[in-house]
Formats: sequence, C-alpha cells, structure tokens
Amino acid sequence: MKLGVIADDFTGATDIASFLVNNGMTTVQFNGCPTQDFSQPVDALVVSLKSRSCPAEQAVSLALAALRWLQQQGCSHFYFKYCSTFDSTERGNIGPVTDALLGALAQSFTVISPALPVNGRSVYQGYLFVGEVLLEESGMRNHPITPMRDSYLPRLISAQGQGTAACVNYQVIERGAQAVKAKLADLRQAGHRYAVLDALNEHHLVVQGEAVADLKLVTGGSGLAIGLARQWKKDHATAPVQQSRWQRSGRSVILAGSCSERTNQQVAHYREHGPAIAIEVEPLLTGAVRPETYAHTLCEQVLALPEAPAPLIYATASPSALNAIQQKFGVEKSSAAIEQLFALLAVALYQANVRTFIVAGGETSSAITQALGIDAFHIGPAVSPGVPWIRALDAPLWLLLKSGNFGDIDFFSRAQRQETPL
Ligand SMILES: Nc1ncnc2c1ncn2[C@@H]1O[C@H](COP(=O)(O)OP(=O)(O)OP(=O)(O)O)[C@@H](O)[C@H]1O
Ligand SMILES: O=C(O)[C@@H](O)C(=O)CO
Repeated sequence: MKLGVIADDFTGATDIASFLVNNGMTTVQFNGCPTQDFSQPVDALVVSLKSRSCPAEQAVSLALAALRWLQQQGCSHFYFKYCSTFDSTERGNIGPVTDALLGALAQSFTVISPALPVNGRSVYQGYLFVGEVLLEESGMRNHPITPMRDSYLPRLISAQGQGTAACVNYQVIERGAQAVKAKLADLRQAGHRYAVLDALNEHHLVVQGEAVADLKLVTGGSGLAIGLARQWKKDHATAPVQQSRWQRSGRSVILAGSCSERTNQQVAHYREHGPAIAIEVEPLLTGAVRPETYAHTLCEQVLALPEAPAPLIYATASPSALNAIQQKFGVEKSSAAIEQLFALLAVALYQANVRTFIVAGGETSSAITQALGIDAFHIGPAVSPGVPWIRALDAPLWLLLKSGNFGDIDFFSRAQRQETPL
C-alpha cells in the first residue's frame, strides 16, 4: 500500500512530506512529475507541482499526469495538498483539480480539510481562521495573486467545483471517527460532493485521519496528513526507516541568501559562534568580479577553514542595505546575480567534498537544488516545524532548506548538532 500526494507548490510539498515522516510514514519527494519509475520501498510518494496560480486547465492536466504516474508506481490512495489558507479565487484551481482527480479515480465524494492548528489555521463551522481572525480579515485578503475575500469553505469550494458542499462541524468530530463516518455517509447520500471538515486542534485531525482513511482521494493542507499517517501506521505494515540514510558525512556549509528579519537574526547569532564570510555584493553587481571567479575564491576560503563549526557564507543584508543595493542595481538583476553566485558556489563546494548544505531562503534554495541536480529526495527528521532534512535519492548529499522566516535564532548551530534520529 502506498499513498500518493499531489502538492500544488514546492514548500507545501515539503511541509506535508515532513508531517507524513514525523507521523511514521517513510516518504520521498519529487520536483515535478518524474518520467521514470521509482521502485524503492517507501510508504508515500509526494509530487510537487507549480500549479497553485497557473490557469485551471493547466493545473488540471499537471495533476492528472501526476496521478497517472503515482498510480503506475502502485499508489492506491491519493491526497491533493493545497495551502492551509486555501489559496485560490472563485475561479481558482482547487475545485477543478479536485473534480478532475475524483473523475479519474471514478469517485464522487471527498473531504476538504485545510486546517493546520499548530500554525494557527483552524476551521470552525466551515469557516477558515488564520490565528484569531477569519481568513478574509487576515493578510490573505490582500494577497497579490490569490486574494481571499471569503472564509466560508463550503461556499468557496461549491463556487469552484461541480458539486455542493456541507460541513462536518467540530461537535461531530468531537464524537469520534465513527460519528464522522456516519455524517460523511449522510452527506454523500444527500448528494453532496465535498465535506468540509472542522478542526480546532490536533486531536480533531487524528479523528479525521481515522474517519477518511478508506477514501480513495482526500484533499487538504498538511494537517490532515498527521491523522492519516497515524491511521496508516495502524492499518498497514510501513516500510522500515533506514537510519543510516541520515548519518551525514563530508563537510558542511551554511549558505544564507535570505534577507528576512529572522534570517538576519540567525546570521547575527551565528557570527558570534562560528566562522562567517560575507559576500561582497557590489563588485559582483558592477561586473568588477566574474561570478565564476568569485565562487572559486569563496570556495577556497571555506576550504581553508576548519570543518567544524560549519562556515557560513551569507549575502543576508539589513532592510536598509538591501534597499540600497536594489535601488542601485534593480531587484531582479541583484537577485539573479546573487542566486547565480550561490548556485556556482554550491557546485564548487560539492566538488570539494561538501555534502551538507544548510540553506536560508526559498529562491536561494531553489537555485542551489537545481544547480546540484536534485530533483528527488528522501524526507528526514525536522529541525524546526516545516524544515526537514532532505537527502538526495541515490547520493550521500544532505540539505536543510529553510524558508526565510522559519527557524529559531540558533537554527544554524542547532541544525549542525542534531543527530537526526528518526
Ligand atoms: N545583499 C543582497 N542584496 C540584494 N539582493 C539580495 C541580497 N542578499 C540576497 N539577495 C536576494 O534576495 C532574494 C531572497 O529571496 P529568498 O527566497 O532566497 O529568501 P526569502 O524571500 O527570505 O525566503 P522565502 O521565499 O523562503 O520567504 C534572493 O533572490 C537573493 O539572491
Ligand atoms: O499549507 C501551507 O500553509 C503550506 O504548506 C504551503 O502551502 C506553503 O506554500
């Protein structure tokens, strides 16, 4: 038995993969839909797409291709992962993709469960809350691509999809999995296509997981994965964890390309404890130094340092310094040049036996993983919520990819110390 997950963006895919692993399922993640078969024994395969904000027809065809591939790999149950803030518009992609997946699986009913209480996303009487406010009153109201102006999930999903929706409220969830199953059967009987599930806490997600474990298709944020993985572990023999996979070897580096407030704090903190090299951005942007030459110089500087603690190489700048650079050279030009430098540096470091890359920043992470040619990886233990270790499928190469705002202040030191037991 295998679970196939189709996620509509990369960080969302890593998020759900991490919850699956933390709750007992061995998981591999793929960037985009693979073209080759995958035969290693794992419990879940996660395909990350870039389909959250593309045209709906494109999102549907990407999801159907991913579904076909997952079916060919022996997956029997499927999870469509979207954002815990239900990022979409009335014409958004969640409804059309859900309908297409239901159709391809010859099913007529599924659940909608975006809640992730640990991150402040809860669903109450079908209304989605972000922290203490309704979704439509949160920052998502003014999201540049997917502004959310309604918080009532049954209305949102009915507007996007081909069927009607009703809510399984928390009072039913509190009565346990059998009560939820009975309610789902009633809703299906009444002709509804979608059941929106309330969840105010993790226990509710555990009940949800037990109640929906038999559905061919479930949909939601990453929270439902907690309940589903726990139930899966009870119902099926899960693939063994290979501890040796997480025993790191070779040198380690920290590459920080994020300028977020949190990364600035983490860099400042690390500079007090470990070796740190600041990237000189201006000569790179004026063309005074070629990126290849500069990457080589930085690599030499790293190799001249002791192996531990891991050297930090950072472009991280304060808001005012960042603003000055961006004003002078343009946002796109400066971003692209620094990302290119990190990509070249990562390759040079890899060639010099660096095998662990701790990276800060989403775009920076994507430039580095692409340069290192990593498009499929095992998901390991998390250092912070949403930041799991990953290991390239068939190579001893470990990465920790941190979103700009994630992680505690001592994240970089803690990550190195972690023994990474599962
Ligand atoms: N000193 C700098 N001057 C100008 N641009 C910089 C500087 N340092 C980093 N950058 C660029 O800023 C961008 C930061 O984006 P990135 O996605 O890596 O971090 P983030 O936005 O904090 O993270 P996330 O997307 O995960 O929230 C990158 O394109 C990087 O190259
Ligand atoms: O569900 C979430 O909030 C995240 O996994 C996400 O989708 C990030 O883009």
